[in-house]
Amino acid sequence: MSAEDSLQLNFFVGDEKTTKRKQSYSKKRGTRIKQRKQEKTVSRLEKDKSKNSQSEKSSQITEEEKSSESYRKKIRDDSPSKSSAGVSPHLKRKQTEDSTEVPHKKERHENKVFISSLFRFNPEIPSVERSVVSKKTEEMFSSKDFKDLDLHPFMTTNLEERFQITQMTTVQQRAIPHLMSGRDVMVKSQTGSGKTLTFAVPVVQHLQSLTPKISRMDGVLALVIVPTRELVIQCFETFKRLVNPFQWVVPGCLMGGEKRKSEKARLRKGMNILVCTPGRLLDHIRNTNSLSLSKVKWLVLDEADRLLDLGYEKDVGEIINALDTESHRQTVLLSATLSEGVERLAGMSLTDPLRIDVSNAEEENSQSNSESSKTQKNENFVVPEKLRQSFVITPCKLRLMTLTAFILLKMKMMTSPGKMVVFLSTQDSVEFHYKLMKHFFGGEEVEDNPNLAEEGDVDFFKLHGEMPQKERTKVYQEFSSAKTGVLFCTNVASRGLDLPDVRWIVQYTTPGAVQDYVHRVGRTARVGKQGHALLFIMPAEVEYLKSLSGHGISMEEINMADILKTLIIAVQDMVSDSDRKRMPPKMYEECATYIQNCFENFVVEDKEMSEMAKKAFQSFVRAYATYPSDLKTIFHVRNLHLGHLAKSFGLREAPSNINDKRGKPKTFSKKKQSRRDRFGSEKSGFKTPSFSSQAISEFSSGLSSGRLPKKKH
Ligand SMILES: Nc1ncnc2c1ncn2[C@@H]1O[C@H](COP(=O)(O)OP(=O)(O)OP(=O)(O)O)[C@@H](O)[C@H]1O
Repeated sequence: MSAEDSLQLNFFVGDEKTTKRKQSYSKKRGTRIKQRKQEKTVSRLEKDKSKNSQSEKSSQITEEEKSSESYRKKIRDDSPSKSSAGVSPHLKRKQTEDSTEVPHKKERHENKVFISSLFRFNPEIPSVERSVVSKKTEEMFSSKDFKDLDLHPFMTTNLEERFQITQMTTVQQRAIPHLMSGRDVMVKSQTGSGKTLTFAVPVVQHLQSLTPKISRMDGVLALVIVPTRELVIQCFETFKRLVNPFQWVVPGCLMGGEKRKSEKARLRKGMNILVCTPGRLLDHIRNTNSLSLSKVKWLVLDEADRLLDLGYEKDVGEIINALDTESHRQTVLLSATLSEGVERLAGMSLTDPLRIDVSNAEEENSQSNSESSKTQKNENFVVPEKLRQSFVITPCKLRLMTLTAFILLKMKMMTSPGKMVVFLSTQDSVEFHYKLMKHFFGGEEVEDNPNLAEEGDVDFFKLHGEMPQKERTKVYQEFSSAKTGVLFCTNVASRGLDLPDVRWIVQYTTPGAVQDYVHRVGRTARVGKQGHALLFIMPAEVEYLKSLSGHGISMEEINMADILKTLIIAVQDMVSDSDRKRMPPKMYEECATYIQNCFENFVVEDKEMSEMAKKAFQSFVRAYATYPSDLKTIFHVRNLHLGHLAKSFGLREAPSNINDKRGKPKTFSKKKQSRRDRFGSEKSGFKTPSFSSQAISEFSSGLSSGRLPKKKH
């Protein structure tokens, strides 16, 4: 844990560093009053500290903090919910059967609508025992340098100068010599271990060495197929840098969302290394005469299992059939997770392949009968050694507040905040959370001049498959080069993306397949760097943790209350003057309620936001219904409390009202309403699309308009 991370919770107790930070935080807004209020809040909290009980749960934020006196003080200070002792008198008066009950909002704030308490009627947070996990590990770096390979000297100099790379990673050391000797290889190696250079270096080494020298008019000699457009860009960029000393080798790319006409023109000019998504390539194979694949000497299928997940198996088969079977061709399949389907793909496209699994010391021929050559159901996956994984159990109603608190904790209350990627289940959900967070914490937009952005504001980004390609590329590039910020995204960013210096991966919705979990968390802790991951789960979903630990994934629990306490500081920025004059919220339950109200007011008052929230809610439910059948017992729509879920989208109406076109709330008997809350209404429009249609639209190609049919890229 960095020193900076350990700052986070000390923030509440008023040590010297904390006080300074709080002061500057407030100054940024130019609100001296707020600062005084904060100081008051802290001192009030300090007065109460000895009376409160200590939080029982461990918190991963926190090993260091737990050992520090200030942390222990904080836990005591900020845990009024555990006991009525220490609760300030005005709250004590209000407490009834539920010690976490907060005063009626009408008394404290100026809300016109009654809003049920965030902290009442939530399912209990189950205690989760830490299971013993047998972890698989992989050594990241080898003892060999690129210089030890028989590469062109310009290649090694280029790697040193442009990539700042001399030493090979283990996967590179094990696979590159075989690839240079002409073998077909299947490679399995952890995320962020340098698989791109594992195939790119031998491809460029080979093409630059051909005599007579190749020219762009020789056409496509190496074909690299990847599942998403961002990966096309990333891989193409790597090739561009790699061929720099060998200008006669020309890389190019094709991907959905780009203009076909300009792609055709580029194909006519000729390119030797072609990086593409399968759908768009197939489109050109069918419709572009100038594209010839008859000379292809290298076929690379990166993220091979993903290519199959997306239903591309038939497309990839068609592409392989379009290649000339007579000429010798080398094929490489790579992924951090190789599924059973990949074996089929291997059978289709590889000749006498070598299987390299970096977690196994031995290389194997694919025909080997050994157990490790078969994909096992309970296979242990390897995650980066320096990745610290954690989970937080959050009742549905409190999800939005916990996410908000976590973002603010990591982005506003750190001296150097770093970058965070938040995975959500649907595009609508990305749109909603992006707009909401930007509105409250993103500050004013200052066109083309980020330097004018107010200090303390958070930079938010969004990425999903329905965005226009231009915007997708812009966001990908901006977030890549940003020093700090939060990217809200769907699974479209889960595979292969090498976004520098991402410190936190937050999975706000569980990914389903464990493979997806592994790829998502793999966007951090790359090439031996430190990284953190946080998984949100609801109380009814805790069984999922067993499923993860069954695959060798070990996690620590972060206490939700510890995260929510961030709001005590954050709320200072949000309270209106009138609320400040009365009594500012000062315990985390109050603060969460206050901020939730602010969000709900915004959703109610802003028509566009209101629509977005409804769409996000509906799409969440639809996506929830598409978990694979083996996880249905854990993630079943009927386990969702739709009323609580609505709150997590800032909606006050019961979900049964959401699709009421007349906009008038429908009223139902209590019993009926509760049933509708749990099961939804048949008329509510929560139709369950198939898993594949969800996934495909996420990775849409942009070739067709509107919602995309199957398999286009
Ligand atoms: N030998 C090396 N030494 C240091 N950095 C390296 C080395 N090889 C590659 N890298 C860098 O490591 C980062 C991750 O590489 P890459 O994206 O190829 O990983 P990957 O194994 O394909 O990950 P994923 O499975 O997530 O797609 C890149 O920034 C790359 O430049």
